[in-house]
Amino acid sequence: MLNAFPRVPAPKNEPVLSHAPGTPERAELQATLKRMSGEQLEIPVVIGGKHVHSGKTDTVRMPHRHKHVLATLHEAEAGHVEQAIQNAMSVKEDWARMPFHARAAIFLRAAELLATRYRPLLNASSMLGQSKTAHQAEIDATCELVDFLRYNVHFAQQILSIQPENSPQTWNMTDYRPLDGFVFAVAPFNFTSIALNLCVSPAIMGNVVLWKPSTTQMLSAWYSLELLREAGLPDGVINMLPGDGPTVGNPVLASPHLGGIHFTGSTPTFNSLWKTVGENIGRYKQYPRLVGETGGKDFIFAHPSAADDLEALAVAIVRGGYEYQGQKCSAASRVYVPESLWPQLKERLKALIGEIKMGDVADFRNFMGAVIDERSFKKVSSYIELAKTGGDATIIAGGGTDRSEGWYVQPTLVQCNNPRHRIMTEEIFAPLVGVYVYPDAKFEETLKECDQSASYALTGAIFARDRKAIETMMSGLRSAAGNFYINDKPTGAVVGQQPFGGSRASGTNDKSGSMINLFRWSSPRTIKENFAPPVKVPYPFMDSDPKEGAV
Ligand SMILES: NC(=O)c1ccc[n+]([C@@H]2O[C@H](COP(=O)([O-])OP(=O)(O)OC[C@H]3O[C@@H](n4cnc5c(N)ncnc54)[C@H](O)[C@@H]3O)[C@@H](O)[C@H]2O)c1
Ligand SMILES: N[C@@H](CCC=O)C(=O)O
Repeated sequence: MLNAFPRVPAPKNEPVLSHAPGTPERAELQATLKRMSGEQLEIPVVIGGKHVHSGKTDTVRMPHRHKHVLATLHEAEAGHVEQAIQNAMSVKEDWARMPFHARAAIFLRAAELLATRYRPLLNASSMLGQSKTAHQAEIDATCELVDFLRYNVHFAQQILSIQPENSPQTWNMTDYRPLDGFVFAVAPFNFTSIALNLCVSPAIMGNVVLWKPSTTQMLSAWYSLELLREAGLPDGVINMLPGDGPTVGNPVLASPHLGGIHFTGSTPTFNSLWKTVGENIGRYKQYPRLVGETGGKDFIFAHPSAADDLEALAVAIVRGGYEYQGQKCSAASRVYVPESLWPQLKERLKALIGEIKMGDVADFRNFMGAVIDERSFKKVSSYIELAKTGGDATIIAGGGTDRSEGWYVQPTLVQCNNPRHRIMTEEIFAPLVGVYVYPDAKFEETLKECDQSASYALTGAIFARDRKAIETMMSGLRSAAGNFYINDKPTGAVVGQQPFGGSRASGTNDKSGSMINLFRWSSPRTIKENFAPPVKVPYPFMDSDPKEGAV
Protein backbone atom coordinates (compact mmCIF):
# COMPACT_ATOMS: atom_id res chain seq x y z
CA MET A 1 0.00 0.00 0.00
CA LEU A 2 1.40 3.39 -0.96
CA ASN A 3 -0.39 6.70 -0.61
CA ALA A 4 1.76 8.65 -3.05
CA PHE A 5 2.54 9.12 -6.72
CA PRO A 6 6.36 9.04 -6.57
CA ARG A 7 8.65 10.37 -9.29
CA VAL A 8 10.72 7.60 -10.90
CA PRO A 9 14.52 7.99 -10.86
CA ALA A 10 15.69 10.19 -13.78
CA PRO A 11 17.16 7.87 -16.44
CA LYS A 12 20.65 8.26 -17.87
CA ASN A 13 22.17 6.26 -20.71
CA GLU A 14 24.15 3.31 -19.40
CA PRO A 15 27.88 3.97 -19.96
CA VAL A 16 29.53 1.63 -22.49
CA LEU A 17 32.33 -0.34 -20.83
CA SER A 18 35.43 -0.64 -22.99
CA HIS A 19 36.49 -4.24 -22.26
CA ALA A 20 40.02 -3.02 -23.00
CA PRO A 21 42.93 -5.25 -21.92
CA GLY A 22 43.38 -5.20 -18.14
CA THR A 23 39.85 -4.06 -17.28
CA PRO A 24 37.83 -6.08 -14.76
CA GLU A 25 34.88 -6.32 -17.18
CA ARG A 26 37.10 -8.00 -19.76
CA ALA A 27 38.30 -10.63 -17.30
CA GLU A 28 34.74 -11.29 -16.13
CA LEU A 29 33.43 -11.56 -19.68
CA GLN A 30 36.20 -13.90 -20.75
CA ALA A 31 35.55 -16.19 -17.78
CA THR A 32 31.81 -16.22 -18.61
CA LEU A 33 32.48 -16.99 -22.28
CA LYS A 34 34.66 -19.91 -21.25
CA ARG A 35 32.05 -21.28 -18.86
CA MET A 36 29.12 -20.86 -21.27
CA SER A 37 31.07 -22.46 -24.12
CA GLY A 38 31.45 -25.56 -21.96
CA GLU A 39 27.73 -25.83 -21.14
CA GLN A 40 24.75 -27.09 -23.08
CA LEU A 41 21.53 -25.53 -21.78
CA GLU A 42 18.08 -27.00 -22.13
CA ILE A 43 15.67 -24.14 -22.85
CA PRO A 44 11.99 -24.84 -22.12
CA VAL A 45 8.72 -23.27 -23.16
CA VAL A 46 7.75 -21.02 -20.21
CA ILE A 47 4.07 -20.77 -19.31
CA GLY A 48 2.96 -19.22 -16.03
CA GLY A 49 6.51 -19.54 -14.73
CA LYS A 50 6.47 -23.31 -15.35
CA HIS A 51 9.11 -24.91 -17.55
CA VAL A 52 7.48 -27.08 -20.19
CA HIS A 53 9.57 -29.60 -22.09
CA SER A 54 7.62 -30.16 -25.28
CA GLY A 55 9.97 -32.86 -26.53
CA LYS A 56 10.08 -31.31 -30.00
CA THR A 57 13.55 -29.85 -30.02
CA ASP A 58 15.91 -27.71 -32.03
CA THR A 59 19.46 -26.56 -31.33
CA VAL A 60 21.14 -23.20 -30.80
CA ARG A 61 24.62 -23.11 -32.28
CA MET A 62 27.52 -20.70 -32.47
CA PRO A 63 27.34 -19.07 -35.91
CA HIS A 64 31.14 -18.79 -35.95
CA ARG A 65 31.58 -22.48 -34.97
CA HIS A 66 28.41 -24.02 -36.26
CA LYS A 67 29.13 -27.52 -35.01
CA HIS A 68 29.17 -26.25 -31.44
CA VAL A 69 25.74 -26.66 -29.80
CA LEU A 70 25.08 -24.13 -27.05
CA ALA A 71 21.56 -25.17 -26.16
CA THR A 72 18.70 -27.48 -26.97
CA LEU A 73 15.39 -25.68 -27.05
CA HIS A 74 11.91 -27.06 -26.69
CA GLU A 75 9.56 -25.77 -29.35
CA ALA A 76 6.03 -24.69 -28.56
CA GLU A 77 3.14 -26.19 -30.52
CA ALA A 78 -0.52 -25.25 -30.83
CA GLY A 79 -1.47 -26.82 -27.45
CA HIS A 80 1.20 -24.81 -25.64
CA VAL A 81 0.00 -21.65 -27.31
CA GLU A 82 -3.52 -22.34 -26.03
CA GLN A 83 -2.21 -22.93 -22.49
CA ALA A 84 -0.12 -19.77 -22.66
CA ILE A 85 -3.12 -17.68 -23.76
CA GLN A 86 -5.30 -19.08 -20.97
CA ASN A 87 -2.58 -18.45 -18.43
CA ALA A 88 -1.92 -14.91 -19.68
CA MET A 89 -5.62 -14.07 -19.55
CA SER A 90 -5.83 -15.46 -16.00
CA VAL A 91 -3.07 -13.16 -14.67
CA LYS A 92 -4.08 -10.15 -16.78
CA GLU A 93 -6.31 -8.44 -14.21
CA ASP A 94 -3.80 -8.75 -11.36
CA TRP A 95 -1.01 -7.29 -13.47
CA ALA A 96 -3.18 -4.46 -14.80
CA ARG A 97 -4.29 -3.56 -11.25
CA MET A 98 -0.78 -3.60 -9.83
CA PRO A 99 0.07 0.04 -8.98
CA PHE A 100 2.40 1.72 -11.45
CA HIS A 101 5.21 2.18 -8.89
CA ALA A 102 5.23 -1.59 -8.27
CA ARG A 103 5.42 -2.48 -11.95
CA ALA A 104 8.07 0.18 -12.47
CA ALA A 105 10.19 -1.13 -9.59
CA ILE A 106 10.43 -4.56 -11.25
CA PHE A 107 11.87 -3.11 -14.46
CA LEU A 108 14.17 -0.70 -12.61
CA ARG A 109 15.50 -3.58 -10.56
CA ALA A 110 16.04 -5.56 -13.77
CA ALA A 111 18.04 -2.62 -15.17
CA GLU A 112 20.21 -2.57 -12.07
CA LEU A 113 20.79 -6.33 -12.19
CA LEU A 114 21.68 -6.11 -15.86
CA ALA A 115 24.12 -3.26 -15.34
CA THR A 116 25.93 -5.43 -12.77
CA ARG A 117 25.63 -9.21 -12.27
CA TYR A 118 23.78 -10.03 -15.49
CA ARG A 119 26.06 -7.90 -17.68
CA PRO A 120 28.56 -10.66 -18.50
CA LEU A 121 25.73 -13.20 -18.89
CA LEU A 122 23.79 -11.17 -21.44
CA ASN A 123 26.96 -10.06 -23.23
CA ALA A 124 28.47 -13.55 -23.40
CA SER A 125 25.24 -15.23 -24.51
CA SER A 126 24.80 -12.64 -27.29
CA MET A 127 28.42 -13.12 -28.36
CA LEU A 128 28.24 -16.89 -28.49
CA GLY A 129 24.69 -17.31 -29.78
CA GLN A 130 24.52 -14.36 -32.20
CA SER A 131 28.23 -13.94 -33.04
CA LYS A 132 28.59 -10.41 -31.68
CA THR A 133 31.94 -8.98 -30.70
CA ALA A 134 32.36 -7.82 -27.10
CA HIS A 135 31.67 -4.21 -28.10
CA GLN A 136 28.60 -5.05 -30.19
CA ALA A 137 27.23 -7.21 -27.37
CA GLU A 138 27.91 -4.49 -24.78
CA ILE A 139 26.09 -1.75 -26.73
CA ASP A 140 23.12 -4.02 -27.42
CA ALA A 141 22.57 -6.66 -24.73
CA THR A 142 23.64 -4.45 -21.84
CA CYS A 143 23.54 -0.73 -22.62
CA GLU A 144 20.54 -0.53 -24.94
CA LEU A 145 18.55 -2.98 -22.83
CA VAL A 146 19.31 -1.13 -19.59
CA ASP A 147 18.27 2.07 -21.37
CA PHE A 148 15.02 0.52 -22.63
CA LEU A 149 14.19 -0.63 -19.09
CA ARG A 150 14.94 2.69 -17.40
CA TYR A 151 13.61 5.05 -20.08
CA ASN A 152 10.40 3.12 -20.61
CA VAL A 153 9.59 3.45 -16.92
CA HIS A 154 10.32 7.18 -17.19
CA PHE A 155 8.23 7.60 -20.37
CA ALA A 156 5.38 5.58 -18.91
CA GLN A 157 5.27 7.87 -15.89
CA GLN A 158 5.24 10.90 -18.17
CA ILE A 159 2.30 9.41 -20.07
CA LEU A 160 0.34 8.77 -16.87
CA SER A 161 0.84 12.39 -15.92
CA ILE A 162 -0.63 13.69 -19.20
CA GLN A 163 -4.09 14.65 -18.04
CA PRO A 164 -6.89 16.74 -19.55
CA GLU A 165 -8.07 20.24 -18.56
CA ASN A 166 -10.70 20.70 -15.87
CA SER A 167 -13.52 23.20 -15.67
CA PRO A 168 -15.37 24.65 -12.69
CA GLN A 169 -17.20 21.88 -10.86
CA THR A 170 -15.75 19.07 -12.98
CA TRP A 171 -12.65 16.95 -12.70
CA ASN A 172 -11.43 15.13 -15.83
CA MET A 173 -9.01 12.25 -15.93
CA THR A 174 -7.38 9.90 -18.40
CA ASP A 175 -7.06 6.34 -17.19
CA TYR A 176 -4.32 4.64 -19.22
CA ARG A 177 -5.72 1.12 -19.32
CA PRO A 178 -3.81 -1.72 -20.96
CA LEU A 179 -5.23 -3.09 -24.21
CA ASP A 180 -7.99 -5.66 -24.11
CA GLY A 181 -6.57 -9.17 -24.53
CA PHE A 182 -2.85 -9.94 -24.74
CA VAL A 183 0.06 -8.62 -26.81
CA PHE A 184 2.02 -10.95 -29.11
CA ALA A 185 5.72 -9.94 -29.17
CA VAL A 186 7.60 -11.39 -32.14
CA ALA A 187 11.34 -10.80 -32.15
CA PRO A 188 14.23 -10.85 -34.65
CA PHE A 189 17.57 -12.60 -34.07
CA ASN A 190 19.83 -9.61 -34.26
CA PHE A 191 19.25 -7.48 -31.15
CA THR A 192 18.97 -8.94 -27.64
CA SER A 193 17.71 -5.58 -26.38
CA ILE A 194 15.00 -5.21 -29.02
CA ALA A 195 13.77 -8.76 -28.41
CA LEU A 196 13.11 -8.15 -24.71
CA ASN A 197 11.89 -4.60 -25.22
CA LEU A 198 9.15 -5.92 -27.47
CA CYS A 199 7.77 -7.43 -24.24
CA VAL A 200 8.83 -4.79 -21.73
CA SER A 201 7.15 -1.80 -23.37
CA PRO A 202 3.64 -3.36 -23.44
CA ALA A 203 4.20 -4.87 -19.98
CA ILE A 204 5.11 -1.56 -18.32
CA MET A 205 1.75 -0.23 -19.57
CA GLY A 206 0.00 -3.12 -17.80
CA ASN A 207 -0.31 -5.65 -20.64
CA VAL A 208 0.38 -9.37 -20.57
CA VAL A 209 2.60 -10.68 -23.35
CA LEU A 210 3.22 -13.87 -25.31
CA TRP A 211 6.82 -13.74 -26.47
CA LYS A 212 8.16 -15.54 -29.53
CA PRO A 213 11.89 -14.98 -29.75
CA SER A 214 13.86 -16.03 -32.81
CA THR A 215 15.40 -19.53 -32.58
CA THR A 216 18.85 -18.10 -33.30
CA GLN A 217 18.54 -15.65 -30.37
CA MET A 218 17.32 -18.21 -27.84
CA LEU A 219 20.42 -18.28 -25.65
CA SER A 220 20.33 -14.58 -24.81
CA ALA A 221 16.50 -14.66 -24.76
CA TRP A 222 16.66 -17.29 -22.02
CA TYR A 223 19.00 -15.17 -19.84
CA SER A 224 16.81 -12.10 -20.53
CA LEU A 225 13.75 -13.89 -19.16
CA GLU A 226 15.75 -15.08 -16.16
CA LEU A 227 16.71 -11.44 -15.54
CA LEU A 228 13.06 -10.37 -15.35
CA ARG A 229 12.14 -13.36 -13.18
CA GLU A 230 14.89 -12.49 -10.73
CA ALA A 231 13.77 -8.86 -10.75
CA GLY A 232 10.35 -10.01 -9.53
CA LEU A 233 8.18 -10.17 -12.65
CA PRO A 234 5.08 -12.21 -11.72
CA ASP A 235 4.62 -15.53 -13.48
CA GLY A 236 2.54 -15.37 -16.64
CA VAL A 237 3.06 -11.69 -17.42
CA ILE A 238 5.49 -12.78 -20.14
CA ASN A 239 5.07 -16.35 -21.39
CA MET A 240 7.86 -17.51 -23.68
CA LEU A 241 7.03 -19.61 -26.74
CA PRO A 242 10.17 -20.62 -28.63
CA GLY A 243 9.70 -22.36 -31.95
CA ASP A 244 8.80 -22.19 -35.57
CA GLY A 245 7.15 -18.92 -36.67
CA PRO A 246 3.90 -20.12 -38.23
CA THR A 247 3.49 -23.03 -35.76
CA VAL A 248 3.42 -20.55 -32.90
CA GLY A 249 2.02 -17.61 -34.83
CA ASN A 250 -1.03 -19.15 -36.47
CA PRO A 251 -2.82 -20.25 -33.26
CA VAL A 252 -1.90 -16.96 -31.58
CA LEU A 253 -3.37 -14.94 -34.46
CA ALA A 254 -6.50 -17.09 -34.38
CA SER A 255 -7.22 -16.21 -30.73
CA PRO A 256 -10.16 -13.87 -30.05
CA HIS A 257 -8.00 -12.35 -27.28
CA LEU A 258 -5.29 -10.98 -29.58
CA GLY A 259 -4.99 -7.34 -28.48
CA GLY A 260 -1.87 -6.32 -30.36
CA ILE A 261 1.26 -7.42 -32.16
CA HIS A 262 4.61 -5.90 -31.27
CA PHE A 263 6.87 -7.05 -34.07
CA THR A 264 10.44 -6.48 -35.18
CA GLY A 265 11.80 -8.47 -38.09
CA SER A 266 11.64 -8.59 -41.84
CA THR A 267 9.07 -6.84 -44.00
CA PRO A 268 7.70 -10.07 -45.58
CA THR A 269 7.06 -11.61 -42.14
CA PHE A 270 5.24 -8.51 -40.88
CA ASN A 271 3.20 -8.39 -44.09
CA SER A 272 2.14 -12.00 -43.56
CA LEU A 273 1.13 -11.32 -39.92
CA TRP A 274 -0.87 -8.25 -41.00
CA LYS A 275 -2.58 -10.26 -43.76
CA THR A 276 -3.55 -13.05 -41.33
CA VAL A 277 -4.95 -10.50 -38.87
CA GLY A 278 -6.99 -9.05 -41.72
CA GLU A 279 -8.32 -12.47 -42.63
CA ASN A 280 -9.20 -13.18 -38.99
CA ILE A 281 -10.64 -9.75 -38.21
CA GLY A 282 -14.15 -11.05 -37.48
CA ARG A 283 -12.83 -13.34 -34.71
CA TYR A 284 -11.33 -10.74 -32.43
CA LYS A 285 -13.01 -9.16 -29.43
CA GLN A 286 -11.10 -5.93 -30.15
CA TYR A 287 -9.16 -4.40 -33.02
CA PRO A 288 -5.58 -5.61 -32.55
CA ARG A 289 -2.94 -2.86 -32.57
CA LEU A 290 -0.26 -3.65 -35.13
CA VAL A 291 3.18 -2.20 -34.44
CA GLY A 292 6.02 -3.40 -36.62
CA GLU A 293 9.60 -2.23 -37.19
CA THR A 294 10.85 -4.01 -40.29
CA GLY A 295 13.57 -4.03 -42.94
CA GLY A 296 15.85 -1.37 -44.31
CA LYS A 297 18.06 -0.43 -47.24
CA ASP A 298 19.97 2.28 -45.47
CA PHE A 299 22.03 4.81 -47.36
CA ILE A 300 25.04 7.05 -47.03
CA PHE A 301 24.93 9.92 -49.51
CA ALA A 302 28.06 12.00 -49.97
CA HIS A 303 28.11 15.51 -51.47
CA PRO A 304 31.25 16.84 -53.21
CA SER A 305 31.75 19.24 -50.27
CA ALA A 306 32.56 16.24 -48.05
CA ALA A 307 36.04 16.27 -49.64
CA ASP A 308 37.66 17.49 -46.43
CA ASP A 309 35.88 14.82 -44.38
CA LEU A 310 36.89 11.85 -46.48
CA GLU A 311 38.31 9.88 -43.57
CA ALA A 312 35.11 10.33 -41.54
CA LEU A 313 33.09 9.25 -44.59
CA ALA A 314 35.24 6.14 -45.11
CA VAL A 315 34.99 5.18 -41.44
CA ALA A 316 31.21 5.70 -41.46
CA ILE A 317 30.91 3.35 -44.46
CA VAL A 318 33.08 0.68 -42.82
CA ARG A 319 31.58 0.89 -39.34
CA GLY A 320 28.05 1.48 -40.59
CA GLY A 321 28.26 -1.27 -43.19
CA TYR A 322 30.23 -4.04 -41.52
CA GLU A 323 29.82 -3.79 -37.75
CA TYR A 324 27.94 -6.89 -36.59
CA GLN A 325 28.43 -8.27 -40.11
CA GLY A 326 25.98 -5.72 -41.55
CA GLN A 327 23.15 -7.44 -39.67
CA LYS A 328 21.60 -4.28 -38.25
CA CYS A 329 18.39 -3.06 -39.76
CA SER A 330 20.16 0.32 -39.77
CA ALA A 331 23.35 -0.89 -41.51
CA ALA A 332 24.67 1.18 -44.40
CA SER A 333 24.09 -0.96 -47.46
CA ARG A 334 24.04 1.53 -50.34
CA VAL A 335 26.38 4.44 -50.78
CA TYR A 336 26.21 7.32 -53.27
CA VAL A 337 29.55 8.99 -53.96
CA PRO A 338 30.39 11.86 -56.35
CA GLU A 339 32.98 11.13 -59.02
CA SER A 340 35.27 13.82 -57.62
CA LEU A 341 35.64 11.90 -54.31
CA TRP A 342 35.60 8.33 -55.54
CA PRO A 343 39.24 7.63 -56.53
CA GLN A 344 40.60 8.70 -53.13
CA LEU A 345 37.69 7.22 -51.15
CA LYS A 346 37.99 3.91 -52.96
CA GLU A 347 41.63 3.54 -51.95
CA ARG A 348 40.86 4.40 -48.31
CA LEU A 349 37.98 1.91 -48.24
CA LYS A 350 40.14 -0.84 -49.73
CA ALA A 351 42.79 -0.16 -47.10
CA LEU A 352 40.35 -0.02 -44.15
CA ILE A 353 38.47 -3.14 -45.27
CA GLY A 354 41.75 -4.95 -45.80
CA GLU A 355 42.65 -4.34 -42.14
CA ILE A 356 39.44 -5.87 -40.78
CA LYS A 357 39.95 -9.07 -38.78
CA MET A 358 37.17 -11.62 -38.83
CA GLY A 359 36.86 -14.78 -36.74
CA ASP A 360 35.77 -16.24 -33.41
CA VAL A 361 34.25 -13.43 -31.35
CA ALA A 362 35.86 -14.79 -28.18
CA ASP A 363 39.13 -13.56 -29.67
CA PHE A 364 38.86 -9.86 -28.86
CA ARG A 365 41.12 -8.83 -31.76
CA ASN A 366 38.36 -9.63 -34.25
CA PHE A 367 36.16 -6.81 -35.57
CA MET A 368 33.64 -9.19 -37.18
CA GLY A 369 32.17 -12.62 -36.46
CA ALA A 370 30.05 -14.84 -38.70
CA VAL A 371 26.60 -14.23 -40.21
CA ILE A 372 23.79 -15.79 -38.24
CA ASP A 373 23.01 -19.03 -40.06
CA GLU A 374 23.18 -21.06 -43.25
CA ARG A 375 20.14 -19.33 -44.76
CA SER A 376 21.76 -15.94 -44.37
CA PHE A 377 25.10 -17.28 -45.66
CA LYS A 378 23.43 -18.65 -48.80
CA LYS A 379 21.48 -15.45 -49.38
CA VAL A 380 24.50 -13.15 -49.26
CA SER A 381 26.56 -15.64 -51.27
CA SER A 382 23.99 -15.42 -54.06
CA TYR A 383 24.34 -11.61 -54.18
CA ILE A 384 28.14 -11.93 -54.26
CA GLU A 385 27.75 -14.38 -57.13
CA LEU A 386 25.50 -11.87 -58.87
CA ALA A 387 28.19 -9.20 -58.46
CA LYS A 388 30.79 -11.55 -59.91
CA THR A 389 28.81 -12.81 -62.86
CA GLY A 390 25.85 -10.55 -63.51
CA GLY A 391 27.63 -7.60 -65.20
CA ASP A 392 26.93 -4.00 -64.17
CA ALA A 393 28.88 -4.53 -60.93
CA THR A 394 32.49 -4.85 -59.79
CA ILE A 395 33.79 -6.21 -56.50
CA ILE A 396 36.10 -3.58 -55.03
CA ALA A 397 36.94 -5.42 -51.80
CA GLY A 398 36.14 -8.76 -50.18
CA GLY A 399 33.85 -11.19 -51.95
CA GLY A 400 35.16 -14.30 -50.20
CA THR A 401 33.08 -16.73 -48.14
CA ASP A 402 33.99 -19.72 -45.99
CA ARG A 403 31.47 -22.08 -44.41
CA SER A 404 33.85 -24.78 -43.21
CA GLU A 405 33.85 -23.80 -39.53
CA GLY A 406 31.49 -20.84 -39.26
CA TRP A 407 29.23 -18.81 -41.57
CA TYR A 408 31.96 -16.39 -42.60
CA VAL A 409 31.52 -13.71 -45.23
CA GLN A 410 34.25 -11.18 -45.92
CA PRO A 411 33.32 -7.52 -45.70
CA THR A 412 32.45 -6.88 -49.32
CA LEU A 413 32.24 -3.65 -51.31
CA VAL A 414 30.60 -3.73 -54.73
CA GLN A 415 30.52 -0.87 -57.20
CA CYS A 416 27.26 -0.89 -59.16
CA ASN A 417 26.97 0.97 -62.46
CA ASN A 418 23.21 1.11 -62.21
CA PRO A 419 21.56 2.77 -59.20
CA ARG A 420 18.68 0.30 -59.59
CA HIS A 421 20.97 -2.73 -59.35
CA ARG A 422 19.52 -5.33 -56.94
CA ILE A 423 22.50 -4.78 -54.63
CA MET A 424 21.50 -1.09 -54.42
CA THR A 425 17.80 -1.72 -53.76
CA GLU A 426 17.19 -5.02 -51.92
CA GLU A 427 17.78 -5.76 -48.23
CA ILE A 428 20.60 -8.32 -48.00
CA PHE A 429 21.28 -8.08 -44.25
CA ALA A 430 24.94 -9.08 -44.42
CA PRO A 431 28.37 -7.43 -44.83
CA LEU A 432 27.77 -6.34 -48.41
CA VAL A 433 27.76 -2.65 -49.32
CA GLY A 434 26.87 -1.36 -52.78
CA VAL A 435 28.37 1.89 -54.12
CA TYR A 436 27.01 4.01 -56.93
CA VAL A 437 29.35 6.71 -58.25
CA TYR A 438 27.47 9.70 -59.68
CA PRO A 439 28.65 12.59 -61.85
CA ASP A 440 29.00 15.65 -59.56
CA ALA A 441 26.71 17.63 -61.87
CA LYS A 442 23.94 15.07 -61.32
CA PHE A 443 23.76 15.60 -57.55
CA GLU A 444 20.04 16.48 -57.40
CA GLU A 445 19.05 13.78 -59.88
CA THR A 446 20.93 11.17 -57.83
CA LEU A 447 19.29 12.43 -54.64
CA LYS A 448 15.92 11.61 -56.23
CA GLU A 449 17.24 8.18 -57.17
CA CYS A 450 18.28 7.57 -53.57
CA ASP A 451 14.82 8.62 -52.36
CA GLN A 452 12.88 6.55 -54.87
CA SER A 453 14.88 3.44 -55.72
CA ALA A 454 14.36 1.35 -52.55
CA SER A 455 11.01 0.63 -50.96
CA TYR A 456 12.37 1.11 -47.41
CA ALA A 457 12.77 4.25 -45.31
CA LEU A 458 14.57 3.30 -42.12
CA THR A 459 17.92 5.06 -41.68
CA GLY A 460 20.11 7.24 -43.86
CA ALA A 461 23.16 9.45 -43.54
CA ILE A 462 24.52 12.36 -45.52
CA PHE A 463 28.04 13.74 -45.63
CA ALA A 464 28.63 17.38 -46.65
CA ARG A 465 30.24 20.62 -45.45
CA ASP A 466 28.22 22.97 -47.65
CA ARG A 467 25.22 24.02 -45.53
CA LYS A 468 23.03 24.72 -48.54
CA ALA A 469 23.71 21.18 -49.79
CA ILE A 470 22.85 19.79 -46.35
CA GLU A 471 19.49 21.60 -46.47
CA THR A 472 18.84 20.32 -50.01
CA MET A 473 19.60 16.75 -48.92
CA MET A 474 17.54 17.07 -45.73
CA SER A 475 14.53 18.09 -47.75
CA GLY A 476 15.09 15.82 -50.79
CA LEU A 477 15.43 12.79 -48.51
CA ARG A 478 12.80 13.82 -45.96
CA SER A 479 10.66 10.72 -46.54
CA ALA A 480 13.56 8.37 -47.19
CA ALA A 481 14.55 7.69 -43.56
CA GLY A 482 12.94 7.72 -40.11
CA ASN A 483 16.40 8.16 -38.56
CA PHE A 484 18.51 10.69 -40.45
CA TYR A 485 22.17 11.38 -39.69
CA ILE A 486 24.27 14.35 -40.76
CA ASN A 487 27.99 13.62 -41.01
CA ASP A 488 27.66 10.37 -39.07
CA LYS A 489 27.04 6.68 -39.76
CA PRO A 490 23.39 5.55 -39.96
CA THR A 491 23.64 3.02 -37.10
CA GLY A 492 23.87 3.24 -33.33
CA ALA A 493 20.71 5.06 -32.26
CA VAL A 494 20.66 5.63 -28.51
CA VAL A 495 17.48 5.33 -26.44
CA GLY A 496 16.30 8.73 -25.26
CA GLN A 497 18.48 10.48 -27.85
CA GLN A 498 17.48 9.15 -31.27
CA PRO A 499 14.08 7.39 -31.02
CA PHE A 500 14.23 4.62 -33.60
CA GLY A 501 11.98 3.53 -36.48
CA GLY A 502 11.14 4.03 -40.13
CA SER A 503 8.24 4.27 -42.52
CA ARG A 504 7.34 3.05 -46.04
CA ALA A 505 8.26 -0.69 -46.09
CA SER A 506 10.34 -0.23 -42.92
CA GLY A 507 7.41 -0.33 -40.56
CA THR A 508 4.78 1.60 -38.69
CA ASN A 509 7.40 4.04 -37.32
CA ASP A 510 6.23 3.84 -33.73
CA LYS A 511 9.72 4.73 -32.48
CA SER A 512 10.93 2.06 -30.11
CA GLY A 513 12.31 3.34 -26.82
CA SER A 514 10.07 6.39 -26.84
CA MET A 515 6.77 7.61 -25.47
CA ILE A 516 5.28 7.23 -28.96
CA ASN A 517 5.69 3.46 -28.75
CA LEU A 518 4.28 3.21 -25.24
CA PHE A 519 1.09 5.05 -26.25
CA ARG A 520 0.34 2.15 -28.60
CA TRP A 521 0.03 -0.22 -25.64
CA SER A 522 -2.67 1.73 -23.88
CA SER A 523 -6.41 2.00 -24.39
CA PRO A 524 -7.21 5.24 -22.57
CA ARG A 525 -10.46 5.75 -20.69
CA THR A 526 -11.68 9.33 -20.24
CA ILE A 527 -13.40 9.97 -16.93
CA LYS A 528 -15.46 13.05 -16.05
CA GLU A 529 -16.63 13.64 -12.52
CA ASN A 530 -19.20 16.36 -11.95
CA PHE A 531 -19.23 17.91 -8.46
CA ALA A 532 -22.44 19.85 -9.11
CA PRO A 533 -24.64 18.00 -11.59
CA PRO A 534 -27.74 19.91 -12.83
CA VAL A 535 -30.91 19.17 -10.93
CA LYS A 536 -33.54 20.45 -13.35
CA VAL A 537 -34.27 19.88 -17.03
CA PRO A 538 -35.22 23.36 -18.40
CA TYR A 539 -32.38 25.67 -19.51
CA PRO A 540 -32.00 29.00 -17.68
CA PHE A 541 -33.21 30.96 -20.72
CA MET A 542 -36.53 29.19 -20.41
CA ASP A 543 -37.20 30.66 -16.95
CA SER A 544 -40.32 32.80 -17.47
CA ASP A 545 -40.22 36.56 -16.89
CA PRO A 546 -43.71 37.69 -15.78
CA LYS A 547 -43.40 40.96 -17.82
CA GLU A 548 -42.57 39.07 -21.05
CA GLY A 549 -45.37 37.56 -23.07
CA ALA A 550 -45.31 35.60 -26.26
CA VAL A 551 -44.15 37.71 -29.23
N1 LIG B 1 13.31 -1.78 -38.01
C1 LIG B 1 13.87 -2.27 -36.92
O1 LIG B 1 13.88 -1.68 -35.86
C2 LIG B 1 14.54 -3.62 -36.99
C3 LIG B 1 15.36 -4.03 -35.95
C4 LIG B 1 15.95 -5.30 -36.02
C5 LIG B 1 15.75 -6.10 -37.13
N2 LIG B 1 14.95 -5.66 -38.13
C6 LIG B 1 14.74 -6.48 -39.33
O2 LIG B 1 14.64 -7.85 -38.96
C7 LIG B 1 15.10 -8.68 -40.00
C8 LIG B 1 16.09 -9.67 -39.47
O3 LIG B 1 15.53 -10.44 -38.45
P1 LIG B 1 14.96 -11.91 -38.70
O4 LIG B 1 15.76 -12.56 -39.78
O5 LIG B 1 14.91 -12.57 -37.37
O6 LIG B 1 13.49 -11.59 -39.24
P2 LIG B 1 12.32 -12.61 -39.64
O7 LIG B 1 11.23 -11.81 -40.21
O8 LIG B 1 12.84 -13.76 -40.42
O9 LIG B 1 11.84 -13.23 -38.23
C9 LIG B 1 11.36 -12.39 -37.18
C10 LIG B 1 10.55 -13.24 -36.23
O10 LIG B 1 9.32 -13.58 -36.84
C11 LIG B 1 9.05 -14.94 -36.57
N3 LIG B 1 8.06 -15.43 -37.53
C12 LIG B 1 8.22 -15.77 -38.83
N4 LIG B 1 7.04 -16.15 -39.36
C13 LIG B 1 6.12 -16.03 -38.38
C14 LIG B 1 4.72 -16.28 -38.29
N5 LIG B 1 4.01 -16.70 -39.33
N6 LIG B 1 4.10 -16.07 -37.10
C15 LIG B 1 4.78 -15.64 -36.04
N7 LIG B 1 6.11 -15.39 -36.06
C16 LIG B 1 6.76 -15.58 -37.22
C17 LIG B 1 10.43 -15.57 -36.64
O11 LIG B 1 10.44 -16.86 -36.10
C18 LIG B 1 11.21 -14.56 -35.83
O12 LIG B 1 11.04 -14.77 -34.44
C19 LIG B 1 15.71 -7.74 -41.02
O13 LIG B 1 14.79 -7.55 -42.07
C20 LIG B 1 15.91 -6.45 -40.25
O14 LIG B 1 15.92 -5.29 -41.05
C21 LIG B 1 14.33 -4.46 -38.08
N1 LIG C 1 18.76 0.57 -33.25
C1 LIG C 1 19.87 -0.01 -33.93
C2 LIG C 1 19.45 -0.92 -35.04
C3 LIG C 1 18.50 -1.99 -34.71
C4 LIG C 1 18.23 -2.85 -35.89
O1 LIG C 1 18.67 -3.93 -36.07
C5 LIG C 1 20.74 1.06 -34.54
O2 LIG C 1 20.38 2.23 -34.52
O3 LIG C 1 21.79 0.73 -35.07
